[in-house]
Amino acid sequence: MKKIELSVIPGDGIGKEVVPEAIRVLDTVANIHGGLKFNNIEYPWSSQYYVEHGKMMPDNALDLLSQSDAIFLGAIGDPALVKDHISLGGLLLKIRREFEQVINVRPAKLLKGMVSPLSNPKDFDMIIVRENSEGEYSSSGGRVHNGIDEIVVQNAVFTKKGVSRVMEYAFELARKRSGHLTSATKSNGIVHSMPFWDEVLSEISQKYSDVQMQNIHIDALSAFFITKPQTMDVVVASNLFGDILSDIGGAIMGSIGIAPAANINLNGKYPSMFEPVHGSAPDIYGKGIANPIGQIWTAKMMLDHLGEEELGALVLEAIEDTLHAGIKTPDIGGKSTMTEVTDTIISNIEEKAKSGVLNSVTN
Ligand SMILES: NC(=O)C1=CN([C@@H]2O[C@H](COP(=O)(O)OP(=O)(O)OC[C@H]3O[C@@H](n4cnc5c(N)ncnc54)[C@H](O)[C@@H]3O)[C@@H](O)[C@H]2O)C=CC1
Ligand SMILES: CC(=O)C(=O)O
Ligand SMILES: [K+]
Ligand SMILES: [Mn+2]
Repeated sequence: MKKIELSVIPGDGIGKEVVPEAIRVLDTVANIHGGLKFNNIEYPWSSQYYVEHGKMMPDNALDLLSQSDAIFLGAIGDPALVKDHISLGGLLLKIRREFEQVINVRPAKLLKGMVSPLSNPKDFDMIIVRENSEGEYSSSGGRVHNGIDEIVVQNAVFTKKGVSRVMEYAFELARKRSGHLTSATKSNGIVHSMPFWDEVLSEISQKYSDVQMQNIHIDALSAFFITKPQTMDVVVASNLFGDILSDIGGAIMGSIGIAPAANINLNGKYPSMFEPVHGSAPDIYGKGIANPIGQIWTAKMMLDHLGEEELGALVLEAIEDTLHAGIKTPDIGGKSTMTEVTDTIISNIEEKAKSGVLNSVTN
């Protein structure tokens, strides 16, 4: 029996709704497999936890999490209770940094059965590779003086190690896919870090002469995500640019509620963390209409990461069949509830398994 020790942090808002839905899907595929089991430990760390304890997580949180094979997270943020920079900084960003989850992989592709807000979306299929440990998400800086004299400095930190690492990862991925890499720059306006970004890109590209590479300013690239997303394959970007591009990626798929993500630890010292692109969506929390697909597709990425690609493929097929049948939450034009969508995904998985799709894994 392959046992996966899974740390589960539902977090805030709809994280608390969609995480249990994705866990139902994980348990379904584990049952079908027969030789796989998830041992889940759930942690209540959240903005509510902060209100009660004065911190987002207990002092031994990272020790506890480090025991697990993977971390499955919903979303963090409840601005009515805790300021966002405190809540995200004390949990999400802390785990990403301390566990050296230096790459954030965020696919965006047109799923069967989805309607894109683009009138002619073509068949796009891209992966955003976001630098996840430094860049614009930095605690370096400060505030001095008060009132009209107040001065604020927010530094962006780019290291040779960090930038080279994310580019190597992206080039390798591009080589495995179509052999095409797009980089997001802004060296015409950000005069230190982005020319450096361009230089490292050019240096690393020497090793990958088989990969076709283009380097586009983030403003134009954002527009191209709308006008010609089918021309993108692997897109490498700094922390903030990758963050924004991945919400655009979600939007052109039809909703950020379906966009998945994986925070990858490359050196094997700590677990990786799987959480969808979207946040805690306070505007729809408690209504039972959150789209569970972002969290479930994220579970598929986790299955792939754990070496269960066949189960991962099964989950994505079941998602697409569900969409194709019109079982959709309101954010993508449907009338179904979150639970109905998950139930349909699960019955699609079970049906496919019955019809023998999974012979090779159930043996
Ligand atoms: N990784 C994380 O944990 C993230 C946390 N946040 C936090 O989440 C809170 C809300 O942030 P927002 O900027 O509003 O971003 P958001 O992603 O939570 O929501 C943006 C819009 O998308 C909709 N939406 C998001 N996920 C959905 C889903 N699964 N199904 C249907 N609709 C969905 C929401 O209803 C809202 O209209 C804030 O506290 C923010 O800091 C935001 C982004 C990422
Ligand atoms: C914080 C946030 O929006 C993200 O990491 O995607
Ligand atoms: K999230
Ligand atoms: Mn984001």
